[in-house]
Amino acid sequence: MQALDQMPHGADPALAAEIDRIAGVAAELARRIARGGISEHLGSAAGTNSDGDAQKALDVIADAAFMAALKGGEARHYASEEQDSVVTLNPQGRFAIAIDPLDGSSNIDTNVSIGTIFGIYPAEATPDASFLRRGRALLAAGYAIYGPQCALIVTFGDGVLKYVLDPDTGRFVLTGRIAPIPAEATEYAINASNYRHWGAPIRAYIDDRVAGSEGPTGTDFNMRWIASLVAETHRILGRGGIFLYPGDDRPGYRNGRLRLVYECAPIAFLIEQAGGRATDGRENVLDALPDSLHARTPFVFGSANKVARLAAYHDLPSSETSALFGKRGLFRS
Ligand SMILES: O=P(O)(O)OC[C@H]1O[C@](O)(COP(=O)(O)O)[C@@H](O)[C@@H]1O
Ligand SMILES: [Mg+2]
Ligand SMILES: [Mg+2]
Repeated sequence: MQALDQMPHGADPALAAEIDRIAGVAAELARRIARGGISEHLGSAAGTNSDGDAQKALDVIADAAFMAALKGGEARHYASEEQDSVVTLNPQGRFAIAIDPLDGSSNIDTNVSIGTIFGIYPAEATPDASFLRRGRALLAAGYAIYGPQCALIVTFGDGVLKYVLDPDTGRFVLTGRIAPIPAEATEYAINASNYRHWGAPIRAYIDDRVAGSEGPTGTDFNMRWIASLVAETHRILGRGGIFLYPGDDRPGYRNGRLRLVYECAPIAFLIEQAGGRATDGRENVLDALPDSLHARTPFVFGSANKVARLAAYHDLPSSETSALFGKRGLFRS
């Protein structure tokens, strides 16, 4: 049975069929997640992936389910967060699929939104040629969000489509196109517990938002941190604002936490298609060349004007970015 009630108009039918396979798995995962704890414990520990991340049962289940479903189609290469290296599925297939099978794993057992992120490239002869390339080469990208509602958000490079899962039929219903990301927004998302590890431009940017109407922006802001990239993306697509996961000075976090190939490039493609901007703080993420499958990148995305403003903080002289800190120093005894 087709998982999408309507195939996207004008899209390459073979590409749309791959999205339909992904949608079929997403619908089944949504069903299993809704029943979590009844007959299986999806949040229990299940080992460690190649990057040293602790895996949950659902990470492993989701990875196996996507790999099995994509095997029967046009996927030649499969690059997953949960696999050390690229897996060849159909040697004759036309596509290379990068996937974060389960994003936001730390939220599985807290009943907070989690998701799946995917990007589809034309398959090249080798795995490296297929995936170690700029995100600009993506043919399609999207995510499924498993939340109070399960939705599938997808782009084929001509705007962004939204499907909603009808739990009664197990099919995704096309509900329309996503409107351009609003420019006016006062929400920012960052894991503020890492403040002391950030560089001066990020600290200064956040200091100015925390200062709110008493600071240089003259505006009060609100902070969000869901710790699920898909959920933050979903909110920003609807309401605007900015998300930041910068590099920091913790061991292993020089380029932040998020992975370029199967997390940031697909989200960046969606965000640009919705009129927003996605950078590493300064440069567009879709122009970044990954040097390895699991490479990380600092990641900033959201309303185009907000992301541009953050970039400007990197060009301020250090006397400016440390100004507020200096002032605070006066109050220290
Ligand atoms: O726990 P932190 O450092 O705030 O990181 C949260 C980030 O890590 C992630 O959970 C990483 O994704 P995975 O769960 O796929 O490893 C993102 O969804 C989220 O934005
Ligand atoms: Mg992830
Ligand atoms: Mg993951």
